[in-house]
Amino acid sequence: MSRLVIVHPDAAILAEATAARLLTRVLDVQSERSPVHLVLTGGTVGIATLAAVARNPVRTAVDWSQVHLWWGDERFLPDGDPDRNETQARDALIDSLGDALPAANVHAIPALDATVATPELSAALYADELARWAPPGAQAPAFDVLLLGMGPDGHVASLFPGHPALEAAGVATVGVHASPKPPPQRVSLTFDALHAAREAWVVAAGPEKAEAVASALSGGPVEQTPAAGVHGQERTLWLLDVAAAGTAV
Ligand SMILES: O=C(O)[C@H](O)[C@@H](O)[C@H](O)[C@H](O)COP(=O)(O)O
Repeated sequence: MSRLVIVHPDAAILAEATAARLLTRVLDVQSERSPVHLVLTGGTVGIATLAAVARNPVRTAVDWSQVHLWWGDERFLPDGDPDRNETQARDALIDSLGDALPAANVHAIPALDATVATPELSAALYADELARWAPPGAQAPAFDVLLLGMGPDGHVASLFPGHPALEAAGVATVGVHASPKPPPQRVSLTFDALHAAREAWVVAAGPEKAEAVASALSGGPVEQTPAAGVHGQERTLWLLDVAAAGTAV
């Protein structure tokens, strides 16, 4: 398992470069196997990356009928809420792909509604969907690319420092309460599921991320900097802008 740290001049170029890298990686994977499983992330850079994919002409070279989209976490809100990561991903990219991307290939984390009233039930339903696409004996597909944003506190997905969700084991998903980043109720992949990824890409921009980046890259304790626990089976990429890289790189 290798690790690469790549620094770009600013957040805008980071998003464009990550989009280009993602499209190229999907094309490479599609030359070898199908389907391709991608995990999307919320957050500023995560969504900007999806918007950059939507603008990139290379997107038309991808066979989207063989691409499955998942989420690393979700804000536990009603369907269509503008704060849901799914809503923002649909606005940024998915809707622009139209029929090229079958609706069945978009595996959204279940939204809050009359029948899914708790993050735990949503997490259980999402775990069932992950399992349906998992290889024998696994809880989730071997994600080809797992995109993760990172908060200033080093959280990834909705795995926050000191939170019980960090300890979830033997399960692929977990309900999250009292999230320090609003909204308070979320659903997240666990580290077990994150570690199923062939490639894990952490994307971070801005000076407020520099301390957490330095802690994660130096192998800081995961309970204090959850991003330190991110490892792809084959490769881990840290895709940063100069401000987030700080003096760590
Ligand atoms: O639901 C979420 O909020 C995200 O999944 C979260 O993990 C996000 O990626 C980080 O908080 C970074 O967000 P920014 O890039 O906006 O700082």
